[in-house]
Amino acid sequence: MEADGLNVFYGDFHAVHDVNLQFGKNEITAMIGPSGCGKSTVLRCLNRMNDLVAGARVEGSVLYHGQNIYEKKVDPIAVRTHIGMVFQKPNPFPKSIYDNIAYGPRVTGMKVDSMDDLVEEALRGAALWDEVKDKLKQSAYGLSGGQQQRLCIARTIATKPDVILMDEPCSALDPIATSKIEDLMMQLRDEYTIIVVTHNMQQAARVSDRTAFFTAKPDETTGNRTGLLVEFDRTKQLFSNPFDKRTEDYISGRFG
Ligand SMILES: Nc1ncnc2c1ncn2[C@@H]1O[C@H](COP(=O)(O)OP(=O)(O)OP(=O)(O)O)[C@@H](O)[C@H]1O
Repeated sequence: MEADGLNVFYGDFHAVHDVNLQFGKNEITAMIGPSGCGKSTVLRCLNRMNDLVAGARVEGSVLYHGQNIYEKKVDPIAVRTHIGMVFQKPNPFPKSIYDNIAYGPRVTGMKVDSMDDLVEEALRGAALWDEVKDKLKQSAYGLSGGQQQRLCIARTIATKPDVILMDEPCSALDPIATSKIEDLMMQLRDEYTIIVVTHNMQQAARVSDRTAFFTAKPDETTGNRTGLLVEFDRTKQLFSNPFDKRTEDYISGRFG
């Protein structure tokens, strides 16, 4: 999957300038950078989630298996079943644990031999099965925040995507729940391509294979800050020997 010449506007505001990124299959790519540099905006372009944001306009292309997902003939809902998203705040549906998982396969008309098996497989895949197998009919709201986030990951993988986008998936969680999600991400990498926005540089360094560092450049006349990609490299390389001074300043805490 890759982003080519991605520019994003909110009305007249140029939020992201000319981003080019290639995402490795079965790798975790982290997107880091100071607040407002456009990380979430870029992430939302990768499964056409920005289509749902009033006033947002995307230029450039996102190639998924060689196909530009922004071509007219492409159905954005189909895109989102292949490229799923997990949000910052766990957002289970007001339904049972079971129905949270079954919902996606049902509404997308997925052919399923046994829904029970699919629910179990998704919950096992999200390392949640043992904790919930005896209360599948209970409300998802009864779970802890960390469990709810793993439920949201299970809900995402139930529709069998091959890319999972994660927008600061641990920022609402305590360190123990965070560590569980990080372990889970590393397990999921065997089967999925993961792209994660994080504010937590240690998290990017711990879990990701590659890191993209973004910053925001103020326009000299308007003062508007447009996000741009500064550096994209193997995570070890970017954190140990960054190419760009702006990356070095950010990762060493001198900026942002
Ligand atoms: N729906 C929107 N309407 C208008 N402007 C927006 C919208 N969403 C984001 N922006 C603006 O686009 C720019 C990039 O925002 P974005 O949320 O992508 O950055 P970010 O790097 O993810 O920030 P943070 O780390 O604080 O979440 C910011 O200036 C933001 O105010």
